[in-house]
Amino acid sequence: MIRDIETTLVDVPTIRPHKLSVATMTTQTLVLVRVRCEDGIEGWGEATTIGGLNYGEESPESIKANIDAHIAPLLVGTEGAGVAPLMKHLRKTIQGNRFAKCAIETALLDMQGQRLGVPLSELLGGRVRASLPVAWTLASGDTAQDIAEAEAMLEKRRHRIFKLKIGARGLKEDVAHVLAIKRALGERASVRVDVNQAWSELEAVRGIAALEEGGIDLVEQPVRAENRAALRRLAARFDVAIMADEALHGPLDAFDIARNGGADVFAVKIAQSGGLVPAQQVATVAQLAGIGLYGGTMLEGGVGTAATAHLCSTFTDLSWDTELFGPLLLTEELLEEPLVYADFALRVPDKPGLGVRIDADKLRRMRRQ
Ligand SMILES: O=C(O)C[C@H]1C=CC(=O)O1
Ligand SMILES: [Mn+2]
Repeated sequence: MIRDIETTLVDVPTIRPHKLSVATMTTQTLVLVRVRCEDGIEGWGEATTIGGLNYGEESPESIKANIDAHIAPLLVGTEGAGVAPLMKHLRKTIQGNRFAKCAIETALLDMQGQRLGVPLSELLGGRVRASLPVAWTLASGDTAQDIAEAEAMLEKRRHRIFKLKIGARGLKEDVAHVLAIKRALGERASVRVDVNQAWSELEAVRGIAALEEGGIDLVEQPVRAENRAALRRLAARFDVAIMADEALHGPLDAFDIARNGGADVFAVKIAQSGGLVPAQQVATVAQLAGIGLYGGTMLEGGVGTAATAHLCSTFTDLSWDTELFGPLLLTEELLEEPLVYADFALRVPDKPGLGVRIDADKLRRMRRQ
């Protein structure tokens, strides 16, 4: 039986301003969720978004408020601790709130893994890989600084896949910025862009043509999420991989986009999908449709990143790798032991459940008052 569910907001400064077309981030707010059961086991989940309400329709404050007022009372005191029946009840009773549901499902799976003595990946069918290559996002807004940052990452053997955030500036300026970085890095790195929905279809046609010509490997969500027809036309028109991100809010979107040949690659995000299990369904749809997979992030800290790592470790084909660098963008570590990044990859934790633990003292010191 679930004894209590506690939510905590933590504001963590980023190592540098992180500039996207929808927001410039100088802090990231983590919503940490602790679920405790009567058998003494506790599980952790996490939800993050980007720039308050700039990225999606849930904010850290709304996630906390909705868990506290509506989700926790629904689950606390419920007999039986099976993850599936609890999530079925939650999904049936509460509309929307995918990020909040994801945090809860993560915590329930963390507890179940601990109870059974297996890593969370094994509850999702089992891992086929023990580490995941990780992209880094260059988003300082300055070309020379981005190149220096990329060189440092290559030197440290931390990343050799770089995603550039574009769309805030004019098309020509953005293309020049991206191609300058690609020229500097050459074949030593894969360079990709994320437009975060900023372009019209016509801008996308011009922009993608120039990026493809310049050796860019992938273009993420160039047009509005709602404009699936435009995304489909772009995927059909260009050889360069077109990835759906904001257009994917779970398995039904995945099914619709897959059916219409609407993208070459899916960014699989546990929060956007409404949890780990629906995110796995997104991945299954992609694999059935011959769509490539990429492990996406909402710039989570250690808990959400570990959760996504467990999920991605189960994908038979993960041809576009992952961007699970969230904890590396933050100035503070809330885990007792940080996740391990080495040789351009993140090691998937192998202890029971999530395999990570929150430092309770640190959380107490850092929580928003
Ligand atoms: O993909 C997004 O749109 C969100 C996120 C992922 C990496 C990053 O820098 O921002
Ligand atoms: Mn994206």
